[in-house]
Amino acid sequence: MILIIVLLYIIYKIASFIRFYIIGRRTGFPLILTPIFSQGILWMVLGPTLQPVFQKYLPEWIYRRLDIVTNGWDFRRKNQMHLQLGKAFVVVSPDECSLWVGDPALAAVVLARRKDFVQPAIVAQFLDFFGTNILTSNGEDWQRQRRIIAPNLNESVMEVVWQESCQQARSMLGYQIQHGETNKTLDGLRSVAINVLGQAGYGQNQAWSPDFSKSIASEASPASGSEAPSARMAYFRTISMVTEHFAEAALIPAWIKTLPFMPAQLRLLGRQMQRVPEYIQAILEGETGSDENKDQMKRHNFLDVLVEFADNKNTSDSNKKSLFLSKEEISGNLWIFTGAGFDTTANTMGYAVLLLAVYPQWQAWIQEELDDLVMDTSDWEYTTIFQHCPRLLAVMFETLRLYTPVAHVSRGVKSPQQLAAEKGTHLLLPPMNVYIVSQSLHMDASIWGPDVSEFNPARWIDQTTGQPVTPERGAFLPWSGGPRVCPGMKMSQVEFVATLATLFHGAKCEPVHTGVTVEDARHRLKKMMDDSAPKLTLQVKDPKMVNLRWTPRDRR
Ligand code: HEM
Repeated sequence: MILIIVLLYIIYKIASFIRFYIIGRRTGFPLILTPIFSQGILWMVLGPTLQPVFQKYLPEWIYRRLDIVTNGWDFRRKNQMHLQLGKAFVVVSPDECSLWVGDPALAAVVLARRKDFVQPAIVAQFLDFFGTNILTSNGEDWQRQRRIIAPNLNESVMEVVWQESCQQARSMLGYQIQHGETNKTLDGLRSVAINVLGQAGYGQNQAWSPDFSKSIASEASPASGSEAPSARMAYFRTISMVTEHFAEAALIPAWIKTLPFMPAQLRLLGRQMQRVPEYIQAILEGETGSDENKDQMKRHNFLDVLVEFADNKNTSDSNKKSLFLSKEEISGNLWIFTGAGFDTTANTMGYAVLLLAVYPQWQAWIQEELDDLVMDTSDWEYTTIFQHCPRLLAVMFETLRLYTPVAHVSRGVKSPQQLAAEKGTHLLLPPMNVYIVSQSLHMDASIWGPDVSEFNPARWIDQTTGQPVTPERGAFLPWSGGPRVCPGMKMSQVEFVATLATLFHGAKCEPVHTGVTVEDARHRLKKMMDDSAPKLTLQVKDPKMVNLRWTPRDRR
Protein backbone atom coordinates (compact mmCIF):
# COMPACT_ATOMS: atom_id res chain seq x y z
CA MET A 1 0.00 0.00 0.00
CA ILE A 2 2.73 2.45 1.06
CA LEU A 3 4.64 1.54 -2.09
CA ILE A 4 1.64 2.43 -4.26
CA ILE A 5 1.23 5.79 -2.50
CA VAL A 6 4.93 6.56 -2.99
CA LEU A 7 4.71 5.53 -6.64
CA LEU A 8 1.64 7.70 -7.24
CA TYR A 9 3.36 10.64 -5.54
CA ILE A 10 6.43 10.24 -7.74
CA ILE A 11 4.26 10.06 -10.89
CA TYR A 12 2.40 13.20 -9.74
CA LYS A 13 5.68 15.04 -9.18
CA ILE A 14 7.07 14.01 -12.57
CA ALA A 15 3.86 15.23 -14.21
CA SER A 16 4.15 18.53 -12.29
CA PHE A 17 7.75 18.91 -13.39
CA ILE A 18 6.76 18.43 -17.05
CA ARG A 19 3.89 20.91 -16.66
CA PHE A 20 6.17 23.52 -15.04
CA TYR A 21 8.76 22.90 -17.75
CA ILE A 22 6.17 23.66 -20.45
CA ILE A 23 5.04 26.83 -18.61
CA GLY A 24 8.68 27.85 -18.25
CA ARG A 25 9.45 27.24 -21.94
CA ARG A 26 6.48 29.39 -22.97
CA THR A 27 7.88 32.40 -21.14
CA GLY A 28 10.73 32.60 -23.65
CA PHE A 29 13.19 33.32 -20.82
CA PRO A 30 16.25 31.09 -20.20
CA LEU A 31 15.52 28.07 -17.98
CA ILE A 32 17.42 26.35 -15.22
CA LEU A 33 16.11 22.92 -14.18
CA THR A 34 16.49 21.36 -10.75
CA PRO A 35 15.18 18.00 -9.46
CA ILE A 36 14.72 19.31 -5.87
CA PHE A 37 11.27 19.40 -4.17
CA SER A 38 12.03 23.03 -3.52
CA GLN A 39 8.85 24.09 -1.69
CA GLY A 40 8.76 21.14 0.72
CA ILE A 41 9.40 21.77 4.40
CA LEU A 42 12.19 19.16 4.35
CA TRP A 43 14.19 21.08 1.77
CA MET A 44 13.47 24.44 3.41
CA VAL A 45 15.11 23.15 6.59
CA LEU A 46 17.79 20.90 5.08
CA GLY A 47 18.80 23.10 2.14
CA PRO A 48 20.30 26.01 4.10
CA THR A 49 21.85 23.60 6.65
CA LEU A 50 23.61 21.51 4.01
CA GLN A 51 24.45 24.38 1.65
CA PRO A 52 28.05 24.82 2.91
CA VAL A 53 28.65 21.07 2.40
CA PHE A 54 27.21 21.16 -1.12
CA GLN A 55 29.32 24.20 -1.92
CA LYS A 56 32.48 22.47 -0.72
CA TYR A 57 32.07 19.04 -2.26
CA LEU A 58 29.83 19.26 -5.33
CA PRO A 59 30.96 20.39 -8.80
CA GLU A 60 29.61 23.86 -9.63
CA TRP A 61 27.23 22.62 -12.36
CA ILE A 62 25.42 20.42 -9.83
CA TYR A 63 25.79 22.78 -6.86
CA ARG A 64 24.19 25.74 -8.58
CA ARG A 65 21.04 23.69 -9.34
CA LEU A 66 20.68 23.04 -5.63
CA ASP A 67 21.76 26.51 -4.55
CA ILE A 68 19.23 28.30 -6.77
CA VAL A 69 16.39 26.78 -4.70
CA THR A 70 18.11 27.29 -1.33
CA ASN A 71 17.08 30.33 0.69
CA GLY A 72 19.74 33.05 0.58
CA TRP A 73 21.27 32.27 -2.84
CA ASP A 74 20.69 35.86 -3.96
CA PHE A 75 22.97 37.16 -1.20
CA ARG A 76 25.55 34.40 -1.70
CA ARG A 77 25.74 34.83 -5.48
CA LYS A 78 24.95 38.54 -5.79
CA ASN A 79 24.57 39.29 -9.53
CA GLN A 80 26.36 36.12 -10.70
CA MET A 81 23.30 34.04 -11.70
CA HIS A 82 21.82 36.85 -13.76
CA LEU A 83 25.18 37.43 -15.43
CA GLN A 84 25.38 33.75 -16.38
CA LEU A 85 21.76 33.04 -17.28
CA GLY A 86 20.30 36.39 -18.34
CA LYS A 87 18.68 39.38 -16.64
CA ALA A 88 15.53 37.32 -16.15
CA PHE A 89 15.47 33.53 -15.96
CA VAL A 90 13.08 30.79 -14.92
CA VAL A 91 13.69 28.05 -12.34
CA VAL A 92 11.77 24.82 -12.92
CA SER A 93 11.50 22.14 -10.23
CA PRO A 94 8.87 19.46 -9.47
CA ASP A 95 7.36 22.04 -7.04
CA GLU A 96 7.48 25.35 -8.89
CA CYS A 97 8.01 27.46 -11.94
CA SER A 98 9.53 30.76 -10.81
CA LEU A 99 10.71 33.78 -12.71
CA TRP A 100 13.70 35.59 -11.14
CA VAL A 101 13.99 39.17 -12.39
CA GLY A 102 17.27 41.12 -12.25
CA ASP A 103 16.37 43.70 -14.88
CA PRO A 104 15.45 47.20 -13.62
CA ALA A 105 12.87 47.98 -16.31
CA LEU A 106 11.07 44.62 -15.90
CA ALA A 107 11.25 44.92 -12.10
CA ALA A 108 9.60 48.35 -12.19
CA VAL A 109 6.81 47.08 -14.48
CA VAL A 110 6.07 44.01 -12.32
CA LEU A 111 5.94 46.09 -9.14
CA ALA A 112 3.74 48.74 -10.75
CA ARG A 113 1.11 46.16 -11.89
CA ARG A 114 -0.15 45.15 -8.44
CA LYS A 115 -3.39 43.64 -9.73
CA ASP A 116 -1.61 41.41 -12.26
CA PHE A 117 1.31 40.45 -10.04
CA VAL A 118 -0.16 39.65 -6.64
CA GLN A 119 1.27 38.74 -3.27
CA PRO A 120 1.70 34.93 -3.54
CA ALA A 121 0.19 32.45 -1.08
CA ILE A 122 3.62 31.43 0.20
CA VAL A 123 4.07 34.87 1.84
CA ALA A 124 0.81 34.40 3.77
CA GLN A 125 1.91 30.89 4.74
CA PHE A 126 4.88 32.39 6.61
CA LEU A 127 3.50 35.71 7.82
CA ASP A 128 -0.19 35.20 8.58
CA PHE A 129 0.07 33.36 11.88
CA PHE A 130 -1.33 36.27 13.93
CA GLY A 131 -4.02 37.14 11.38
CA THR A 132 -4.29 38.43 7.83
CA ASN A 133 -2.55 41.76 7.29
CA ILE A 134 -1.55 44.40 4.77
CA LEU A 135 1.57 42.53 3.61
CA THR A 136 -0.21 39.27 2.84
CA SER A 137 -3.48 40.66 1.43
CA ASN A 138 -4.49 41.47 -2.13
CA GLY A 139 -7.24 43.37 -3.91
CA GLU A 140 -9.75 45.42 -1.92
CA ASP A 141 -8.65 43.99 1.41
CA TRP A 142 -5.13 45.25 0.78
CA GLN A 143 -6.36 48.65 -0.43
CA ARG A 144 -8.51 49.17 2.67
CA GLN A 145 -5.68 48.27 5.06
CA ARG A 146 -3.19 50.38 3.11
CA ARG A 147 -5.49 53.41 3.36
CA ILE A 148 -5.57 53.03 7.13
CA ILE A 149 -1.92 52.18 7.75
CA ALA A 150 0.22 54.22 5.33
CA PRO A 151 -1.02 57.69 6.45
CA ASN A 152 -0.11 56.78 10.01
CA LEU A 153 3.52 56.17 9.14
CA ASN A 154 3.89 59.64 7.68
CA GLU A 155 5.46 62.86 8.98
CA SER A 156 3.28 62.92 12.11
CA VAL A 157 5.22 60.01 13.61
CA MET A 158 8.74 61.23 12.69
CA GLU A 159 9.34 63.49 15.67
CA VAL A 160 8.52 60.61 18.06
CA VAL A 161 10.77 58.24 16.13
CA TRP A 162 13.58 60.81 16.03
CA GLN A 163 13.46 61.65 19.73
CA GLU A 164 13.19 58.03 20.87
CA SER A 165 16.03 56.93 18.55
CA CYS A 166 18.32 59.71 19.85
CA GLN A 167 17.48 58.89 23.44
CA GLN A 168 18.03 55.15 23.00
CA ALA A 169 21.28 55.72 21.10
CA ARG A 170 22.55 58.02 23.87
CA SER A 171 22.03 55.22 26.42
CA MET A 172 23.80 52.79 24.12
CA LEU A 173 26.69 55.17 23.56
CA GLY A 174 27.11 55.68 27.31
CA TYR A 175 27.31 51.92 27.82
CA GLN A 176 29.72 51.34 24.91
CA ILE A 177 32.08 54.08 26.02
CA GLN A 178 32.02 52.92 29.61
CA HIS A 179 32.82 49.34 28.62
CA GLY A 180 35.24 50.10 25.75
CA GLU A 181 35.48 46.70 24.09
CA THR A 182 32.17 44.83 23.85
CA ASN A 183 30.36 42.28 21.74
CA LYS A 184 27.06 44.05 22.44
CA THR A 185 26.95 46.45 19.50
CA LEU A 186 24.59 44.43 17.30
CA ASP A 187 22.40 43.39 20.21
CA GLY A 188 22.40 47.00 21.38
CA LEU A 189 21.15 48.23 18.01
CA ARG A 190 18.35 45.64 18.12
CA SER A 191 17.42 47.04 21.49
CA VAL A 192 17.30 50.58 20.04
CA ALA A 193 15.10 49.44 17.15
CA ILE A 194 12.60 47.47 19.23
CA ASN A 195 12.28 50.26 21.77
CA VAL A 196 11.63 52.83 19.03
CA LEU A 197 8.80 50.60 17.81
CA GLY A 198 7.60 50.16 21.39
CA GLN A 199 7.24 53.92 21.63
CA ALA A 200 5.89 54.66 18.14
CA GLY A 201 3.76 51.53 17.91
CA TYR A 202 2.48 50.90 21.39
CA GLY A 203 3.09 54.12 23.33
CA GLN A 204 5.43 52.21 25.65
CA ASN A 205 8.68 53.68 26.87
CA GLN A 206 11.37 51.09 27.55
CA ALA A 207 14.94 51.47 28.78
CA TRP A 208 17.76 50.47 26.42
CA SER A 209 19.43 47.16 27.31
CA PRO A 210 22.72 45.65 26.07
CA ASP A 211 21.29 42.10 26.27
CA PHE A 212 18.44 42.34 23.87
CA SER A 213 17.45 38.66 23.52
CA LYS A 214 17.64 38.00 27.25
CA SER A 215 15.62 41.07 28.11
CA ILE A 216 12.87 40.08 25.71
CA ALA A 217 12.65 36.52 27.07
CA SER A 218 12.67 37.52 30.71
CA GLU A 219 10.24 40.39 30.31
CA ALA A 220 7.72 38.30 28.40
CA SER A 221 7.39 36.06 31.44
CA PRO A 222 7.78 38.21 34.54
CA ALA A 223 9.35 36.66 37.61
CA SER A 224 6.84 35.30 40.13
CA GLY A 225 5.61 38.01 42.45
CA SER A 226 6.31 40.83 40.00
CA GLU A 227 3.44 42.69 38.36
CA ALA A 228 2.05 41.19 35.12
CA PRO A 229 2.58 43.44 32.08
CA SER A 230 -0.39 45.18 30.47
CA ALA A 231 -1.96 43.41 27.48
CA ARG A 232 -0.35 45.81 25.01
CA MET A 233 3.05 45.28 26.62
CA ALA A 234 2.61 41.49 26.72
CA TYR A 235 1.58 41.51 23.05
CA PHE A 236 4.54 43.68 22.10
CA ARG A 237 7.00 41.43 23.93
CA THR A 238 5.50 38.33 22.35
CA ILE A 239 5.92 39.86 18.91
CA SER A 240 9.51 40.77 19.75
CA MET A 241 10.19 37.14 20.71
CA VAL A 242 8.59 35.90 17.52
CA THR A 243 10.78 38.22 15.46
CA GLU A 244 13.87 36.96 17.26
CA HIS A 245 12.91 33.30 16.76
CA PHE A 246 11.09 33.61 13.48
CA ALA A 247 11.95 30.19 11.98
CA GLU A 248 10.75 28.33 15.08
CA ALA A 249 7.64 30.52 15.30
CA ALA A 250 6.68 30.02 11.65
CA LEU A 251 7.66 26.39 11.07
CA ILE A 252 6.87 24.54 14.32
CA PRO A 253 3.16 24.23 15.21
CA ALA A 254 2.23 25.79 18.58
CA TRP A 255 1.17 22.49 20.18
CA ILE A 256 4.59 20.96 19.41
CA LYS A 257 6.44 24.00 20.76
CA THR A 258 4.65 23.64 24.11
CA LEU A 259 5.29 19.91 24.66
CA PRO A 260 6.94 19.38 28.07
CA PHE A 261 10.21 17.96 26.66
CA MET A 262 10.82 20.95 24.37
CA PRO A 263 13.55 23.49 25.32
CA ALA A 264 12.29 26.10 27.83
CA GLN A 265 12.71 28.99 25.35
CA LEU A 266 10.59 27.22 22.74
CA ARG A 267 7.87 26.40 25.27
CA LEU A 268 7.77 30.02 26.37
CA LEU A 269 7.49 31.14 22.74
CA GLY A 270 4.66 28.64 22.12
CA ARG A 271 2.76 29.66 25.24
CA GLN A 272 3.08 33.36 24.46
CA MET A 273 1.93 32.85 20.87
CA GLN A 274 -1.11 30.91 22.06
CA ARG A 275 -2.06 33.82 24.32
CA VAL A 276 -2.08 36.41 21.50
CA PRO A 277 -5.89 36.32 20.88
CA GLU A 278 -6.38 36.91 24.61
CA TYR A 279 -4.05 39.95 24.54
CA ILE A 280 -5.79 41.38 21.50
CA GLN A 281 -9.18 40.94 23.13
CA ALA A 282 -7.94 42.79 26.22
CA ILE A 283 -6.48 45.59 24.09
CA LEU A 284 -9.76 45.99 22.21
CA GLU A 285 -11.78 46.05 25.37
CA GLY A 286 -9.60 48.92 26.57
CA GLU A 287 -7.09 48.84 29.31
CA THR A 288 -7.23 50.42 32.71
CA GLY A 289 -5.69 53.87 33.00
CA SER A 290 -6.91 57.42 33.20
CA ASP A 291 -8.58 58.98 30.17
CA GLU A 292 -5.91 61.62 30.21
CA ASN A 293 -3.22 58.97 29.85
CA LYS A 294 -5.11 57.24 27.08
CA ASP A 295 -5.52 60.51 25.20
CA GLN A 296 -1.81 61.21 25.47
CA MET A 297 -0.90 57.80 24.09
CA LYS A 298 -3.45 58.08 21.34
CA ARG A 299 -1.73 61.04 19.85
CA HIS A 300 1.06 59.16 18.16
CA ASN A 301 0.88 55.43 18.50
CA PHE A 302 0.05 52.90 15.87
CA LEU A 303 -1.87 50.47 18.08
CA ASP A 304 -4.46 53.03 19.14
CA VAL A 305 -4.87 54.15 15.56
CA LEU A 306 -5.67 50.57 14.52
CA VAL A 307 -8.07 50.08 17.43
CA GLU A 308 -9.94 53.23 16.37
CA PHE A 309 -10.87 51.45 13.13
CA ALA A 310 -12.15 48.31 14.90
CA ASP A 311 -15.81 49.26 15.10
CA ASN A 312 -16.19 51.25 11.91
CA LYS A 313 -18.08 48.51 10.08
CA ASN A 314 -21.11 49.20 12.28
CA THR A 315 -20.85 52.99 12.29
CA SER A 316 -23.54 55.18 10.75
CA ASP A 317 -20.86 57.54 9.37
CA SER A 318 -20.62 56.47 5.69
CA ASN A 319 -17.14 58.02 5.31
CA LYS A 320 -15.78 55.74 8.00
CA LYS A 321 -17.79 52.65 7.08
CA SER A 322 -15.50 51.63 4.25
CA LEU A 323 -12.44 51.89 6.51
CA PHE A 324 -12.57 49.19 9.14
CA LEU A 325 -10.35 46.45 10.57
CA SER A 326 -11.41 43.08 11.94
CA LYS A 327 -9.93 41.84 15.21
CA GLU A 328 -7.78 39.42 13.21
CA GLU A 329 -6.50 42.23 10.99
CA ILE A 330 -5.59 44.37 13.99
CA SER A 331 -3.59 41.51 15.42
CA GLY A 332 -1.98 40.68 12.06
CA ASN A 333 -1.06 44.28 11.29
CA LEU A 334 0.45 44.91 14.69
CA TRP A 335 2.70 41.92 14.05
CA ILE A 336 3.64 43.13 10.55
CA PHE A 337 4.29 46.67 11.81
CA THR A 338 6.62 45.28 14.47
CA GLY A 339 8.17 42.39 12.52
CA ALA A 340 8.67 44.35 9.29
CA GLY A 341 9.81 47.51 11.00
CA PHE A 342 12.13 46.03 13.59
CA ASP A 343 14.33 43.41 11.97
CA THR A 344 14.94 45.35 8.75
CA THR A 345 15.96 48.59 10.46
CA ALA A 346 17.97 46.90 13.24
CA ASN A 347 20.00 44.86 10.76
CA THR A 348 20.56 47.82 8.45
CA MET A 349 21.92 49.87 11.36
CA GLY A 350 24.06 46.87 12.34
CA TYR A 351 25.62 46.45 8.90
CA ALA A 352 26.21 50.19 8.60
CA VAL A 353 28.10 50.34 11.91
CA LEU A 354 30.17 47.32 10.88
CA LEU A 355 30.97 48.83 7.49
CA LEU A 356 32.07 52.05 9.18
CA ALA A 357 34.28 50.01 11.51
CA VAL A 358 35.82 48.21 8.52
CA TYR A 359 36.31 51.44 6.52
CA PRO A 360 37.32 54.21 9.00
CA GLN A 361 37.72 56.77 6.19
CA TRP A 362 33.93 56.81 5.85
CA GLN A 363 33.53 57.35 9.60
CA ALA A 364 35.67 60.46 9.22
CA TRP A 365 33.51 61.48 6.22
CA ILE A 366 30.23 61.39 8.17
CA GLN A 367 31.84 62.94 11.22
CA GLU A 368 32.80 65.98 9.11
CA GLU A 369 29.06 66.45 8.55
CA LEU A 370 28.16 65.79 12.20
CA ASP A 371 30.72 68.27 13.52
CA ASP A 372 28.59 71.11 12.10
CA LEU A 373 25.72 70.16 14.42
CA VAL A 374 25.17 71.54 17.92
CA MET A 375 27.24 69.74 20.56
CA ASP A 376 24.45 68.62 22.88
CA THR A 377 22.54 65.80 21.14
CA SER A 378 19.58 66.22 23.48
CA ASP A 379 18.93 69.55 21.71
CA TRP A 380 18.64 67.86 18.32
CA GLU A 381 15.24 68.12 16.67
CA TYR A 382 13.99 66.14 13.73
CA THR A 383 12.85 69.18 11.77
CA THR A 384 16.27 70.83 11.87
CA ILE A 385 18.85 68.02 12.04
CA PHE A 386 17.58 65.24 9.75
CA GLN A 387 17.87 67.30 6.59
CA HIS A 388 21.46 68.24 7.47
CA CYS A 389 22.65 64.64 7.34
CA PRO A 390 22.70 63.65 3.62
CA ARG A 391 25.97 61.77 4.11
CA LEU A 392 24.43 59.56 6.79
CA LEU A 393 21.50 58.87 4.49
CA ALA A 394 24.03 57.99 1.79
CA VAL A 395 25.62 55.51 4.20
CA MET A 396 22.19 53.96 4.73
CA PHE A 397 21.53 53.64 0.98
CA GLU A 398 24.97 52.15 0.34
CA THR A 399 24.51 49.68 3.22
CA LEU A 400 21.10 48.65 1.86
CA ARG A 401 22.60 48.23 -1.60
CA LEU A 402 25.33 45.86 -0.41
CA TYR A 403 23.44 44.09 2.39
CA THR A 404 19.83 44.21 1.22
CA PRO A 405 17.65 43.04 4.17
CA VAL A 406 14.90 41.60 1.93
CA ALA A 407 16.96 40.12 -0.90
CA HIS A 408 13.96 39.62 -3.18
CA VAL A 409 10.37 40.83 -3.35
CA SER A 410 7.80 38.08 -4.03
CA ARG A 411 4.88 38.16 -6.43
CA GLY A 412 2.80 35.59 -8.30
CA VAL A 413 0.55 35.39 -11.37
CA LYS A 414 -2.95 34.01 -10.99
CA SER A 415 -4.05 34.60 -14.57
CA PRO A 416 -2.05 34.75 -17.86
CA GLN A 417 0.07 37.90 -18.13
CA GLN A 418 2.08 39.47 -20.93
CA LEU A 419 5.38 41.10 -20.06
CA ALA A 420 7.01 43.33 -22.66
CA ALA A 421 10.82 43.23 -22.56
CA GLU A 422 13.67 44.47 -24.73
CA LYS A 423 13.64 41.37 -26.97
CA GLY A 424 9.87 40.94 -27.27
CA THR A 425 6.81 40.02 -25.24
CA HIS A 426 6.84 37.16 -22.75
CA LEU A 427 3.84 35.07 -21.73
CA LEU A 428 3.56 34.19 -18.04
CA LEU A 429 1.06 31.45 -17.26
CA PRO A 430 -0.15 30.53 -13.76
CA PRO A 431 0.82 29.11 -11.40
CA MET A 432 4.07 31.07 -11.45
CA ASN A 433 6.03 32.92 -8.78
CA VAL A 434 7.79 36.09 -9.83
CA TYR A 435 10.70 37.29 -7.74
CA ILE A 436 12.29 40.72 -8.09
CA VAL A 437 15.87 40.12 -7.01
CA SER A 438 16.78 43.43 -5.38
CA GLN A 439 20.15 42.12 -4.18
CA SER A 440 21.11 41.15 -7.74
CA LEU A 441 19.99 44.52 -9.14
CA HIS A 442 22.04 46.25 -6.43
CA MET A 443 25.17 44.36 -7.50
CA ASP A 444 24.85 44.86 -11.25
CA ALA A 445 28.03 46.51 -12.55
CA SER A 446 26.18 47.74 -15.66
CA ILE A 447 24.06 49.92 -13.34
CA TRP A 448 26.49 50.88 -10.57
CA GLY A 449 29.82 50.84 -12.39
CA PRO A 450 33.03 48.83 -12.00
CA ASP A 451 33.31 49.61 -8.26
CA VAL A 452 29.92 47.89 -7.66
CA SER A 453 31.32 45.65 -4.87
CA GLU A 454 32.93 48.50 -2.99
CA PHE A 455 31.43 50.39 -0.08
CA ASN A 456 31.38 53.90 -1.49
CA PRO A 457 28.65 56.07 0.10
CA ALA A 458 29.88 59.09 -1.87
CA ARG A 459 28.29 57.58 -5.00
CA TRP A 460 24.96 58.67 -3.52
CA ILE A 461 25.83 62.35 -3.19
CA ASP A 462 25.19 64.75 -6.04
CA GLN A 463 28.40 66.74 -6.42
CA THR A 464 26.52 69.95 -7.25
CA THR A 465 23.75 69.96 -4.65
CA GLY A 466 25.39 67.84 -1.93
CA GLN A 467 22.05 65.98 -1.62
CA PRO A 468 21.33 62.25 -2.25
CA VAL A 469 20.85 61.25 -5.91
CA THR A 470 17.91 59.21 -7.24
CA PRO A 471 19.03 56.05 -9.06
CA GLU A 472 17.51 54.82 -12.34
CA ARG A 473 13.95 53.44 -12.06
CA GLY A 474 13.84 49.84 -10.78
CA ALA A 475 17.57 49.77 -9.95
CA PHE A 476 17.43 50.36 -6.19
CA LEU A 477 14.64 48.46 -4.44
CA PRO A 478 15.46 47.76 -0.77
CA TRP A 479 12.02 49.09 0.14
CA SER A 480 10.46 47.52 -2.97
CA GLY A 481 8.57 49.86 -5.34
CA GLY A 482 5.24 50.63 -6.99
CA PRO A 483 1.98 50.96 -5.05
CA ARG A 484 3.09 48.40 -2.43
CA VAL A 485 6.35 50.19 -1.65
CA CYS A 486 7.26 49.91 2.04
CA PRO A 487 5.19 52.52 3.93
CA GLY A 488 7.85 52.54 6.70
CA MET A 489 10.61 53.79 4.36
CA LYS A 490 10.83 57.31 5.76
CA MET A 491 10.45 56.08 9.32
CA SER A 492 13.41 53.73 8.92
CA GLN A 493 15.50 56.56 7.43
CA VAL A 494 14.72 58.85 10.35
CA GLU A 495 15.53 56.13 12.87
CA PHE A 496 18.77 55.24 11.09
CA VAL A 497 20.01 58.82 10.84
CA ALA A 498 19.08 59.70 14.44
CA THR A 499 20.77 56.59 15.84
CA LEU A 500 23.98 56.70 13.83
CA ALA A 501 24.31 60.48 14.16
CA THR A 502 24.14 60.16 17.95
CA LEU A 503 26.62 57.28 18.08
CA PHE A 504 29.23 58.70 15.69
CA HIS A 505 28.89 62.28 16.91
CA GLY A 506 30.09 61.06 20.29
CA ALA A 507 32.47 58.23 19.48
CA LYS A 508 34.43 56.29 16.89
CA CYS A 509 34.61 52.54 16.65
CA GLU A 510 36.95 49.89 15.35
CA PRO A 511 37.12 46.10 15.55
CA VAL A 512 38.89 44.77 18.63
CA HIS A 513 42.28 43.50 17.47
CA THR A 514 43.95 41.77 20.38
CA GLY A 515 46.92 39.79 19.05
CA VAL A 516 46.42 40.79 15.40
CA THR A 517 46.82 43.99 13.41
CA VAL A 518 43.80 46.26 13.09
CA GLU A 519 43.87 45.57 9.34
CA ASP A 520 43.56 41.83 9.98
CA ALA A 521 40.69 42.46 12.41
CA ARG A 522 38.91 44.57 9.76
CA HIS A 523 39.42 41.84 7.20
CA ARG A 524 38.01 39.24 9.60
CA LEU A 525 34.98 41.40 10.34
CA LYS A 526 34.27 41.90 6.63
CA LYS A 527 34.47 38.12 6.10
CA MET A 528 31.96 37.61 8.89
CA MET A 529 29.60 40.08 7.21
CA ASP A 530 29.95 38.35 3.87
CA ASP A 531 29.06 35.05 5.49
CA SER A 532 25.63 36.44 6.49
CA ALA A 533 22.40 34.54 5.89
CA PRO A 534 18.70 35.50 5.95
CA LYS A 535 16.79 34.77 9.15
CA LEU A 536 13.67 36.94 9.04
CA THR A 537 15.88 39.36 7.10
CA LEU A 538 19.62 39.26 6.29
CA GLN A 539 21.75 38.95 9.42
CA VAL A 540 25.31 38.21 10.57
CA LYS A 541 25.31 34.51 11.57
CA ASP A 542 26.81 34.93 15.04
CA PRO A 543 26.39 38.51 16.34
CA LYS A 544 28.15 37.61 19.60
CA MET A 545 31.41 37.14 17.65
CA VAL A 546 31.38 40.81 16.62
CA ASN A 547 33.68 42.68 19.00
CA LEU A 548 34.00 46.43 18.64
CA ARG A 549 35.90 49.03 20.62
CA TRP A 550 34.15 52.39 21.08
CA THR A 551 36.23 55.40 22.10
CA PRO A 552 34.93 58.92 22.78
CA ARG A 553 35.85 61.55 20.21
CA ASP A 554 37.88 64.51 21.30
CA ARG A 555 36.95 67.45 19.11
CA ARG A 556 38.90 70.27 20.72
C1 HEM B 1 15.37 49.53 6.35
C2 HEM B 1 14.14 49.28 6.75
C3 HEM B 1 13.08 48.61 5.93
C4 HEM B 1 13.18 47.88 4.78
C5 HEM B 1 14.44 47.54 4.01
C6 HEM B 1 11.84 47.46 4.42
C7 HEM B 1 11.53 46.69 3.30
C8 HEM B 1 10.25 46.33 2.94
C9 HEM B 1 9.94 45.53 1.79
C10 HEM B 1 10.95 44.96 0.79
C11 HEM B 1 8.60 45.37 1.75
C12 HEM B 1 7.80 44.53 0.74
C13 HEM B 1 7.00 45.36 -0.21
C14 HEM B 1 6.41 44.55 -1.33
O1 HEM B 1 5.91 43.43 -1.13
O2 HEM B 1 6.46 45.06 -2.45
C15 HEM B 1 8.05 46.07 2.90
C16 HEM B 1 6.70 46.15 3.20
C17 HEM B 1 6.21 46.71 4.35
N1 HEM B 1 6.93 47.37 5.33
FE1 HEM B 1 8.91 47.75 5.30
N2 HEM B 1 10.96 47.93 5.35
C18 HEM B 1 11.66 48.65 6.29
C19 HEM B 1 11.14 49.31 7.39
C20 HEM B 1 9.83 49.33 7.74
C21 HEM B 1 9.28 50.02 8.90
C22 HEM B 1 10.10 50.85 9.88
C23 HEM B 1 7.94 49.76 8.93
C24 HEM B 1 6.91 50.23 9.91
C25 HEM B 1 7.13 50.31 11.17
C26 HEM B 1 7.64 48.93 7.78
C27 HEM B 1 6.37 48.47 7.45
C28 HEM B 1 6.06 47.78 6.30
C29 HEM B 1 4.70 47.38 5.95
C30 HEM B 1 3.44 47.66 6.77
C31 HEM B 1 4.80 46.72 4.70
C32 HEM B 1 3.64 46.12 3.88
C33 HEM B 1 3.24 47.10 2.76
C34 HEM B 1 2.20 46.59 1.78
O3 HEM B 1 2.17 45.39 1.46
O4 HEM B 1 1.42 47.43 1.29
N3 HEM B 1 8.80 48.69 7.09
N4 HEM B 1 9.08 46.66 3.60
